Amino acid sequence: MGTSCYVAEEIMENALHARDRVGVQDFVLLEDYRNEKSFIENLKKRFKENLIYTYIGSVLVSVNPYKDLGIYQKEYVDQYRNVNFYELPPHVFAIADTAYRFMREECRDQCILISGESGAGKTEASKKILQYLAAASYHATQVEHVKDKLLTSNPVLEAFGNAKTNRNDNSSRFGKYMDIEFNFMGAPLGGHILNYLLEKSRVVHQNPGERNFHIFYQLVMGADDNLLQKLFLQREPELYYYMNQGNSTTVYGVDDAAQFQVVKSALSVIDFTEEEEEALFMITASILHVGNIGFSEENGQAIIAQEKSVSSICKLLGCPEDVLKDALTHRTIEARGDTVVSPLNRDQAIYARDALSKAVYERQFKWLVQKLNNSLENKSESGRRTLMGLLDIYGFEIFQNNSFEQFCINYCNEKLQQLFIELTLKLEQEEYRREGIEWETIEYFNNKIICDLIEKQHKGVISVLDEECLRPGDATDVTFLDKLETTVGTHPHFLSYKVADNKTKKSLYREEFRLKHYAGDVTYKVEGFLDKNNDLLYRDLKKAMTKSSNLITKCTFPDCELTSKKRPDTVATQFKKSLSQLMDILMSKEPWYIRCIKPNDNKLSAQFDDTIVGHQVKYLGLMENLRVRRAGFAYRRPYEDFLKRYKCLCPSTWPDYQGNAIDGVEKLVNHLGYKSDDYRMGKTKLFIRLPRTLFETEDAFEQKKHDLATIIQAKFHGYSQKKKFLQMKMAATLIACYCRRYLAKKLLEKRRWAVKVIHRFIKGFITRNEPENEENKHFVQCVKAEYLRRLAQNLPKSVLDKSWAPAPVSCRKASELLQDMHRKWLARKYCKFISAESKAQALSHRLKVLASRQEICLHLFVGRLNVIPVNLYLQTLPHFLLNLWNLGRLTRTLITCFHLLNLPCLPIPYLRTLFGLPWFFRTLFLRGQFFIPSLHGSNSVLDQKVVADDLFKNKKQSYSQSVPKLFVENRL
Ligand SMILES: Nc1ncnc2c1ncn2[C@@H]1O[C@H](COP(=O)(O)OP(=O)(O)OP(=O)(O)O)[C@@H](O)[C@H]1O
Repeated sequence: MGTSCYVAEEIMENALHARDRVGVQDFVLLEDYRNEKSFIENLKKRFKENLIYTYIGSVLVSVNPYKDLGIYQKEYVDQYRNVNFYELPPHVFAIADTAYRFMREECRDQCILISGESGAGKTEASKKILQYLAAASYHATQVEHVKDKLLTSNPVLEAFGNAKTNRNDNSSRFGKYMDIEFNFMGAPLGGHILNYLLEKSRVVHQNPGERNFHIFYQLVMGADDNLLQKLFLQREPELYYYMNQGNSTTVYGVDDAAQFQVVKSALSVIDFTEEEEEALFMITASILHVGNIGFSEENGQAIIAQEKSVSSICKLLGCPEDVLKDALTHRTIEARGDTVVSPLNRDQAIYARDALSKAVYERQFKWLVQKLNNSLENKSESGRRTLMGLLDIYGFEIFQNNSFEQFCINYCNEKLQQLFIELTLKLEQEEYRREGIEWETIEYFNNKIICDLIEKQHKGVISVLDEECLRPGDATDVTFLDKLETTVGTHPHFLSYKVADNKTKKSLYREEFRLKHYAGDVTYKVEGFLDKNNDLLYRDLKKAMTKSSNLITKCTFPDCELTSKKRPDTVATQFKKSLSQLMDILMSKEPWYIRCIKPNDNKLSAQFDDTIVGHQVKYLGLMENLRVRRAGFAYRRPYEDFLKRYKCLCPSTWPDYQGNAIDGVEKLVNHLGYKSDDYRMGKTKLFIRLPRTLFETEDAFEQKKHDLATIIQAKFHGYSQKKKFLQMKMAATLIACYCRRYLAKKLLEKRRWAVKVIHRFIKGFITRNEPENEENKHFVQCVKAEYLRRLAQNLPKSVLDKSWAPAPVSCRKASELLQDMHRKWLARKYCKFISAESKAQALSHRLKVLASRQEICLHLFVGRLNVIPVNLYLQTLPHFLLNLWNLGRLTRTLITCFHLLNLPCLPIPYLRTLFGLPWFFRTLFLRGQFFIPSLHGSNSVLDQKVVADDLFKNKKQSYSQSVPKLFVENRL
């Protein structure tokens, strides 16, 4: 077992290396795994060969290729479906497939966390995962619609939430977490999207080379003339202030007009009505018009320069023009019950205008996400559901000028790093300790200290910022910085001009502070922090919006907002709360990581910048991740679970192991041939070092499943056949039962009939001597037939034999007649054999005595009428005539005999002989004698035949053949 296992291991190892065409496809196999350079070198080698994916255990590292590699088509989906993680080269589909299968098989919620800096390929990766899940998950007509919605939600969200930045032409300007809901069969049922911190400042301001959100350009370029006219827009993006600040209204390779059509059709898929669609475009257009409201200033008071724009806005949003105009140039302040209306100067009016645009756009975006969620909501199925989460959130940002937005984004990344540490590093090490597993502690930087610096109650940056925003008096960005220095100035991860040492001071301005993030130092300009955090929209503008008749604005600016006395949370606090909720969501799921890396800052496909990549490797914590992987165990399972799942792989644990689960697992791993270094037995769990070991076990389990399925199938087949057989047997028994019953019935009938026959026979026997009646008729007939049969067998053989079978009473008369007849026949027969000479002598002698012995002559005549020589006729005529009369009497006797015996008719040969006579004799005879008894009186045809045959079997010859022959001979 050991040797073969070792050989198999070798083969597997070789296969793995063979698959690593370039470098290693899993950093765990990297020789010099502590060296960052060799890590980057491996990435670079693979990138140059278009191998953009590499694993660190189960973490996928992806390098943006900036070109289409043709590795996401259907063939790839099919190739990666249901294939173990390490079987094929690393791919985003492999992560998606593994997470999907874990979710289905273990019924545990999963989440895929995609991180990386802007332009690293997070959104693309999340789209590929969605594409994979849609293609590989359960197919049925009812879920195709859900899949369509999930996929089409993307272009809509991208249109309203993405923009061209200097680092990414399609940069997501919001964080997105999407939950996809699956049923127990793995069919998607719906989804839910959570959005985080939309970069709304982009609505009113874009850096050179950048653009506003895509939807503005798509609408202006893609809407048909009618729609444009309705929206009071012109097909020239440069005409609109909110679109032209970056001097980059078009993006190379992007067709905004075509994209607009995609968005329009996507809106219809996600259940947008025409009115909603129109309302959405009206708001978008109105924001462009708001941007074009210019202000002049007179006596410190702002005056609207572009009245036309205001009227367009009012027509589009359906709000009163005067109310909006007033709101744009005045501010109502309520203090201690008094209401004071003060005019705004130009700057304040511009601020109010931009605040209005940002608020309207942000609320519209939130409404859009809500609408998407309504459309994606699973309304059909309840029951067991599992979730697959997809987090595509902004990566770490370090710019030249970093402001409030970068502060929030980097805070979010600190939180995600915390989660990573919690889930992979800290929990892991704590678990080893708990389980008593020998473990080399890995040193890693726990960024909790930075998270605390930012979010700690009363002592964190956000608390200080909120305090400054909410406190009465003249709070400014500078006072905020002062307060910050006072509160967190001594924190090791905080620096500002005031608290920094002389050397560091040189790299800082007075209005800046620096945070030492886990990914690197970032210097933030405090300018705008308070305003952005306050996110103030003057009450007058809110009021104007509540009067809007646009169905979306009406929803997003409810009247209750005006009456509510509660001050809304600041932006930072809202963000902090939503991040904390997000962490809870992610902590409750099994995480999978995709770490995206941008190879260069120029969006070029063939450029791999070691420094840029090195920086990302560092801040993504990949080296620490690798070290933990190498030192730790890839997989752990409570003994009970492991045994339950794989017990079928070992004869001693299958079908049930009676002892301790730990002993069972020990037997199991020994049977599977695990090497001592491959696993560790903890107190409650089994730890497996390399994923490969687990995958081999899983492969064996899959194989066994087939075997078990075959056994189950055979058993089931046997069971169903047995059931069928029993059914057939039952049917056969039933049929046999019916048959037996039928036969028994038949037998009974037969017996009844037999009883009847016997009864009749006995009755017949008792009354046999009585005249024939209904009761004895049958018996007598039988007796007659029997008598005739007996008689036929015992007839006297010679004239000298005087014996005669004794006849029963019913046949007595017939018997006498027959005996007489038979005696005569014997005599005639005897005469037949007398020679001609003897005959002649006897004849002459006889003729002499003929007259006196008339009786004998008659007998002779009866048998031999036709043998008397012709010359004697004349001499004996008188006697002859007399004898002829006697023949008639004989015939009559015979007929009477037949009649008594119930025989059908005269024997034919006899008749034939009779009819051979000259006509006058015949006539004479027939006149007096002709009588044939009816057939109906006979016993049966058979009886008649037997009787006839027996009686006349010897006569046939004599009557039909011998007699004419003799007659002729004698005549001659
Ligand atoms: N796997 C890939 N294959 C081909 N091109 C890719 C891939 N991933 C990313 N790209 C290219 O890189 C661009 C930027 O990718 P993406 O928008 O996904 O980055 P991001 O990390 O989401 O950025 P941001 O945080 O700004 O949204 C894409 O528009 C695409 O052109």
